[in-house]
Amino acid sequence: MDAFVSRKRRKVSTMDEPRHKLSASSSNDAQDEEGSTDEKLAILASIFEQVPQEDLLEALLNHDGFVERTIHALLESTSSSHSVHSPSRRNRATSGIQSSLKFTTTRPSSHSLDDTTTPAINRPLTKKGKTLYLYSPATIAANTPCSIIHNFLPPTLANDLLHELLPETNSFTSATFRLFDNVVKSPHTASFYVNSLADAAAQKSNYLYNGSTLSDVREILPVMRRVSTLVEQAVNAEIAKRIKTYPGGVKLRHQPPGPWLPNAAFVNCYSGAQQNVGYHTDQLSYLGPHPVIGSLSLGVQREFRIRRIVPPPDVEGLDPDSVEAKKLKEEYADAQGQISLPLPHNSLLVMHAEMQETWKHSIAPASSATGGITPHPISGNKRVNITYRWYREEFSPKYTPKCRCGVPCVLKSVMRRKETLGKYVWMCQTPGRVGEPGDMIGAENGELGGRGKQEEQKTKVADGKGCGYFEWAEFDDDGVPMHLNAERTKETRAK
Ligand SMILES: O=C(O)CCC(=O)C(=O)O
Ligand SMILES: [Fe+2]
Repeated sequence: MDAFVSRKRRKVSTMDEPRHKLSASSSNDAQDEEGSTDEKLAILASIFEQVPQEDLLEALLNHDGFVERTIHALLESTSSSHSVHSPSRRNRATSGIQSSLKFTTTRPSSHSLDDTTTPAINRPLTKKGKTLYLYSPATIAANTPCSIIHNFLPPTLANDLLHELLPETNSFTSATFRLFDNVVKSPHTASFYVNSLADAAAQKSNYLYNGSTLSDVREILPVMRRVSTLVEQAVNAEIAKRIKTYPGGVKLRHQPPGPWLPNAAFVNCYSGAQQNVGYHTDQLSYLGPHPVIGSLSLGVQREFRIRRIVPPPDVEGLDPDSVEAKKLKEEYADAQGQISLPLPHNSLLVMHAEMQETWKHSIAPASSATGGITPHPISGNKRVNITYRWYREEFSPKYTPKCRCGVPCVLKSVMRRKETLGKYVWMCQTPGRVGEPGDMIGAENGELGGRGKQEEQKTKVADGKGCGYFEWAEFDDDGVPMHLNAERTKETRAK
């Protein structure tokens, strides 16, 4: 954000009600209520979507950092002849306000996002080369495949959970992801938790991530388990709200008809401002298509960045320096956009059904130019994140098609070719040989899934040759693989 980089910011007052307090549930947390300048700007940006961020900063400073007053002034400027700045800027502000009036500050609670909300991803809000900062739950739900609940847990429970996890994080190791043919280390650490020791043993022997099994699988801890039940209820309620906004309003494609049932969790730790995770999609192999993920943030607030997956333009045969090629590349960057969602302590972000197939996500490094990080009273410079997941029985490796190496395939969605976008493939865990659809790999950082031993960042840890196997993956409306349906039908007939 230019304003953050180029301007020295005055410490702004937090005496009025921060916007997120107005929209929070009754369980407030003193830490979250304080509201940094970044948060206040994010709030303003989510309401006045088309007002340039430097103008929002100016307006905030002109009103001594009081968010409410700034909002009123900006609203007034649209109904009177007084401009915020110049007339041309006022015009821009007006259209932003008009288009976002449905997200005014009167919404009483993040839990009360009504059922008439426009379905997600209604129109691209992102602008050339700019990051769009969204904060309010309603704006996030209306413009991304995510929803967010601020102040999710009772504050003491959130703190207990953080106290439970912090000692664990000391023995976490670097997460790994696939970058084209190689498995590389992410600059953050993580561990994997499942519901029982029996599940942990099964994970360690049967489940492959980027070609290897995990050595560090732990049994879920008592507070994490309690919180899992609350996450389960909240995520199911969020799914129900979201379904109502879709045409038909009954069930999402590839989703089982029953409730979402978390039974595993990756816990991530980001120690200090620089630890991050690059743009990626989460591995679908054991979750199935259109998975839902409940992601709880604790400790230091960090920025969650997302952008759309858009097949790259076909510039073959074009001179890379030609006007046409440059235009195509620019259009590609604009179409991906970049949206940033601040994730404060004790916020639950739900990544909904279409997220992993159509958007990439990341945790950005917090540069000192944008204010770095604010230490948390319990965790210091650490952010701890729990991603609750549902490992569906139908996607357990015993049912997964095997490649010619004899191991269960990985499930990927096609992202890089317009013609096959939206399809899925089962493919060899280790790409790299003739016939492998290398362009299926999801992101700069590929797909995050495996966890390895602590080593230097981005060290290559595996580049074995794969067999190149792949087959199209098909599912019924509930997301059950067709090959499993066929087997089940055979079994039923044999009985
Ligand atoms: O830390 C976060 O919020 C995101 C973590 C993540 O992307 C993952 O575990 O796959
Ligand atoms: Fe992820």
